[in-house]
Amino acid sequence: MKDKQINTASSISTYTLNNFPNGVFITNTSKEIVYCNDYFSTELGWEPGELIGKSVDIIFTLASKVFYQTYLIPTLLHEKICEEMQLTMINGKGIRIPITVNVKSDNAGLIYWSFFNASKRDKLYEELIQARETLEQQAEQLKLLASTDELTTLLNRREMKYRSILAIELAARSHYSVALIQLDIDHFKKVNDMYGHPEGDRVLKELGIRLKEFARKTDLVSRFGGEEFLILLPDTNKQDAILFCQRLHQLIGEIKAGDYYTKASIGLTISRPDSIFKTLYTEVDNALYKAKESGRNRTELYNKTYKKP
Ligand SMILES: Nc1nc2c(ncn2[C@@H]2O[C@H](COP(=O)(O)OP(=O)(O)OP(=O)(O)O)[C@@H](O)[C@H]2O)c(=O)[nH]1
Repeated sequence: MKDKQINTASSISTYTLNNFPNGVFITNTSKEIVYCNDYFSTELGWEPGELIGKSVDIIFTLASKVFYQTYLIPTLLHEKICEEMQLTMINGKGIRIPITVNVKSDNAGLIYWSFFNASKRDKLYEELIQARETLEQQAEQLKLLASTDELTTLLNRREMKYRSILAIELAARSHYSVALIQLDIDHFKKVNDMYGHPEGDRVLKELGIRLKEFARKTDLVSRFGGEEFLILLPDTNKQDAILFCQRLHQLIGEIKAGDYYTKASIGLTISRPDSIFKTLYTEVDNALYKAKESGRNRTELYNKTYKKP
């Protein structure tokens, strides 16, 4: 590139500018390129001198041209400088290249551009975004594993306890009651003994799937221990909870274990304004004990006389 091509910016040492590892060019008030350094021919595939006298439009994509008119020019008029703009340039072979640009204008209306090829940085960003998405997915999976029971995919004991405490607190503040239900499959040991452990597992799994389908999204459904399931129904009164338990018996009665249909005993309690999880769990456990003691395959609503020995 010869000094004479610079016209109005003849004081610039072209030798120095041609050795910079980034692009430098100058445009005038008519948007014409009046100077560009060798970076355009060595790195961007333009013929030497090819761009001189051409509109800057030929080296930018449509979006970058719009940006030029609507943001860059007004900013330069106002502030004389514009930094770290992300534009897309088109090289001599028509390939789009992301660039980061700093631009400055002088009083004569010349605009001085310097930019670097940001392809590598964009690739790095993409890799970082990908890595972040993978980490987020893994964190999500870990969270799920930590809060669910592996066999049934219902909430596990720890998560159920945590969410129940919150749900009971919320109910007390909102002046409504929750129903706590403890369900225990009857004579489940016999299922394992007669048909094997895998059949026992299958029954637990099927019950988990059916409970999930049966419950509302706002209900908390968990496998609280071996063949014991704990369910919390928010905003539920005694009548509705009893109805729910009747339907539970029907649902359990449809699940086959070996040659027999499954049955379960259910303990039920309804919260009061001062209820806490620990008390409700003890109540429901006592009610379940009563249900087992009274012949199984039934629901018992907690009452104060029930005490597990
Ligand atoms: N297959 C299978 N069995 C389990 C699992 N967890 C607990 N059990 C079995 O569940 C059975 C529970 O037996 P018990 O506590 O005697 O109760 P039950 O036979 O259901 O009798 P009642 O509750 O009194 O009606 C035991 O045989 C446990 O081995 C599990 O994850 N898979």
